[in-house]
Amino acid sequence: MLKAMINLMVDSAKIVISSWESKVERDGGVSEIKVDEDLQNLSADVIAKACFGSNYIEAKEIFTKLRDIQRLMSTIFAYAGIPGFRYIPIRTNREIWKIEKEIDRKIMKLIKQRLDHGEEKDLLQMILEGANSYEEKDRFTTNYVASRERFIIDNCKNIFSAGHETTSITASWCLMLLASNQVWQDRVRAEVLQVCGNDPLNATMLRSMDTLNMVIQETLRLYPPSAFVNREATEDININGFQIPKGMNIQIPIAVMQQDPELWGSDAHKFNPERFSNGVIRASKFPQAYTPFGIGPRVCVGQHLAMTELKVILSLILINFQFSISSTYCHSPVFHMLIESHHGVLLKVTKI
Ligand code: HEM
Repeated sequence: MLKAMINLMVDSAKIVISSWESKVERDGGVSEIKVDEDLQNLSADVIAKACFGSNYIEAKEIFTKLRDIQRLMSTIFAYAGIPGFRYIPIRTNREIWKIEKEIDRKIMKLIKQRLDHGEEKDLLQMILEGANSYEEKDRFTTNYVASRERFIIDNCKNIFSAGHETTSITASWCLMLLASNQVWQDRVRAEVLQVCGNDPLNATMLRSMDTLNMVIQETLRLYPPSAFVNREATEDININGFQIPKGMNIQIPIAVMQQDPELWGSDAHKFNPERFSNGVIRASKFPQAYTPFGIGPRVCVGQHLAMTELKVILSLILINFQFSISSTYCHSPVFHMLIESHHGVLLKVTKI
């Protein structure tokens, strides 16, 4: 399955590479490229294919709708902690509910197609199989058919929303950081060339790209796409005399924690992938200070897929292009549920 995933990632990445190549050629050897949208489409392509196999074109329409929901939710994020707020029929909530119903309908249509046309080797198949054991566990509940359907729909939506923009935004920030740090860009490119030569990418090669790994880890430290991890206290807790009552929602600010000089040293705000050279555990005072994928039993289930995808995309870009920051780039990290670039990442790109 991993081999098939890597191949589909390479195929999707090649579409972006060849469109950038054509653009550079048309522009006479140097182009200004805003990379965000291309990377977002690339990542949508990968997760849609990984999740819905041959039905990925319909699946991509679902992405667009989920993105609309994300945008709407970010406008009311400040009220998210108010109990019951999401049930109040204000305009934004009504729009969200409408889109949610459309998404549910579309996902159900895809599931029906799959059940009618037979198995494929993708995440949807795994979710459907998971739903079978879920059904058995819930056999005695009165509404198990409805809950099984919800289980499938919610899992599809979770994977879509959790696995799509997180990865493309990380790739954008990573290119921005490498464009601003030519020494690291050259170093990672040299590693990729040395590991791959002219051979097609495979899992063993990706595993041996230590410098690229460090660069991605440092990107996720400085620009973790998920700014917070949320938890609800299931019982009264006392942490160093600080009382947290049962039922309280807690937001753990990943982005703040990962740049705290007390935990990371005086260069906490600087791009220095070297800090990860002895692994995550030795990079800061406490290993828990680094949590771009969350922590504990609810840690990101897609982290290995994400790291694989990032390595595939970035290594292919690095061996094909040299890039620097455009003189018109405006640094504008902004919080829209995820930490992304408001004006986009604009690079000056030449073909190698
Ligand atoms: C760079 C990319 C990614 C980042 C930074 C990221 C980050 C996160 C974070 C912070 C959480 C919350 C964890 C917690 O509460 O402790 C999470 C959860 C999750 N992620 Fe990711 N993620 C990424 C990519 C992906 C991908 C590619 C997938 C799917 C294929 C995925 C699927 C999920 C799912 C399903 C959850 C919910 C897990 C649960 O609640 O049990 N993520 N992710």
